[in-house]
Amino acid sequence: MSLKVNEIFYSIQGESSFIGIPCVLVRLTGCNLRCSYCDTRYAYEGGTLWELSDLLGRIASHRCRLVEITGGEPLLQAETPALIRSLLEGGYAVLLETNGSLPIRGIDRRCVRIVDIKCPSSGESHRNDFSILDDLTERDEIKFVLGERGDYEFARDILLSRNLAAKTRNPPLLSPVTERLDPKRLARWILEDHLSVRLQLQLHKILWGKDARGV
Ligand SMILES: C[S@@+](CC[C@H](N)C(=O)[O-])C[C@H]1O[C@@H](n2cnc3c(N)ncnc32)[C@H](O)[C@@H]1O
Ligand SMILES: Nc1nc2[nH]cc(C(=O)O)c2c(=O)[nH]1
Ligand code: SF4
Ligand SMILES: [Mg+2]
Repeated sequence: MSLKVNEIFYSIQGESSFIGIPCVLVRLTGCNLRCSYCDTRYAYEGGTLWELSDLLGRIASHRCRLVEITGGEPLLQAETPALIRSLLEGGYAVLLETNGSLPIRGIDRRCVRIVDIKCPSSGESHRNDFSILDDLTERDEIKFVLGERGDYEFARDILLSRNLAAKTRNPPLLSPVTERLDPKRLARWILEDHLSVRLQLQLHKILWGKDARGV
């Protein structure tokens, strides 16, 4: 019963509808995708094995009731559902960031599951498993990370054809690839098309710079 962890840190949540709120981030090692823009390639390998009870102790030491499990791809590890359940039972609010290629059915529905639907310029959009969208609850979040206009049109067409804005309480997130797509261009496209979405920039990079680690 152990988890391979790349890093654990306490910071301002930089993404999702929880943006701006202090949060403990647990970054698990390993990923089944290789997105062209990935900013956490250092999490593909390495890391340290943690027993679940030790990991819970380390998380508690940060004195923060909001925890995000990210990666890499957290759903690759067999113990991830148990970690999430233990945190929920300990009274934490729990967020999970996942890449849209793996089933979320085994993850406790009290957890906010943030599902990233990969767009063409990631090079991994063929890995999207759209059947996951049927397992979302209204507290979950849907996200697209956009590198260019073609990605925007891909996301817009999926959002509209599948009526994704109606699936979750929070509007779907559209986030530009940092330093690849100018956020102003994305803002204009969203307004032109009157999309019911949330434009989301990576707040931690605005605060601490795009290459800072452990923030
Ligand atoms: C590092 S991933 C980890 C979770 C999971 N593997 C996934 O892709 O959702 C966390 C989030 O960061 C986003 N991301 C990664 N690199 C980015 C970049 N350069 N600019 C903007 N978002 C990025 C991903 O698309 C994902 O939504
Ligand atoms: N502050 C901060 N917030 C984040 N939200 C999601 C992150 C991620 O890398 O998954 C992240 C991150 O790396 N840092
Ligand atoms: S799925 Fe997430 S961690 Fe994996 S390569 Fe893509 S952005 Fe990086
Ligand atoms: Mg990140």
